[in-house]
Amino acid sequence: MKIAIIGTGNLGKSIAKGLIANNAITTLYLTKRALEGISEFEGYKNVTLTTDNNEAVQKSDILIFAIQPSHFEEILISIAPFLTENHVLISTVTGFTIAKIESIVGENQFIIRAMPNTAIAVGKSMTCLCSNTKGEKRIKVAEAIFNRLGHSLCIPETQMQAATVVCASGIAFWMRLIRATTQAAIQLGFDAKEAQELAMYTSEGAANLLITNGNHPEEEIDRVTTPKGCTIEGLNEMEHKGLSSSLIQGMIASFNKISTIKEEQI
Ligand SMILES: NC(=O)C1=CN([C@@H]2O[C@H](COP(=O)(O)OP(=O)(O)OC[C@H]3O[C@@H](n4cnc5c(N)ncnc54)[C@H](O)[C@@H]3O)[C@@H](O)[C@H]2O)C=CC1
Ligand SMILES: O=C(O)[C@@H]1CCC=N1
Repeated sequence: MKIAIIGTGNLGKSIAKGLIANNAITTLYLTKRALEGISEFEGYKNVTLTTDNNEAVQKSDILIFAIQPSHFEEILISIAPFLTENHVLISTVTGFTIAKIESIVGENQFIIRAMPNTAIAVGKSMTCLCSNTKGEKRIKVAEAIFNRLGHSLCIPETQMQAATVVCASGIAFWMRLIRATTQAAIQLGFDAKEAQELAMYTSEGAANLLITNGNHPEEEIDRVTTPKGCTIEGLNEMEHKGLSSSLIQGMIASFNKISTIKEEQI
């Protein structure tokens, strides 16, 4: 696959690392206004770094846009003359609707919105996908890319804002939970490195139990909570202090914030 990442910042770099590590490219163009920030990709076979978005578009079939919402319109306008009807446009841009993209480049383009997360760098992204009518014919291509780099789910565009919170912002939320667990482990006597090791692998095990067994989390909790034991004591104390409630309220706040981001159309 000939892929270009237009805007190689935090997310774009993560996607590039995942694509390179998984041998998912024939050629890869990485664009950025100042190339110093992506010098780590210099020297990779078939990877080209450039400030020229038009060159990247002309040399690629699949265009992954990973720029800030406020830059997207001007970039689409500037690359539009170089688009052919065979290009597949994949936008990761938060809150920028398919209708808005079509209003700039036209309806006769394969347009897909993808909401991955930074775990794409290690092949573990949860990525949600949707497309315009023409893009339905290429959604399998997007699924193939993102399934190599984790797990994907096709959803209606109306759920993209929620998917942004759960999957993309979700990485930050889970990191904070892992950090809090690490802090507790240090207070309970582990050194910092061991504490993080315990927290990381325990959270990985918890997620894998659900992924592998398909159970509801409460079924797994029931297996751990010995009656009158230490787990239920701790769990109930966390809930008295608002663990579930604060997570839910934080995610709703995050969702509401997206509506205020420039270019948000949904
Ligand atoms: N960071 C994340 O975890 C996620 C971000 N997103 C979305 O992806 C987009 C990018 O997010 P980040 O990577 O965090 O932002 P970022 O600010 O780190 O990256 C954007 C990059 O675009 C480059 N850029 C700006 N104008 C350009 C131009 N004319 N030509 C080429 N490159 C240009 C900037 O130099 C920068 O490196 C945003 O719309 C964000 O909402 C979506 C999912 C996850
Ligand atoms: O925080 C943000 O606005 C972007 C979108 C999801 C992840 N990062």
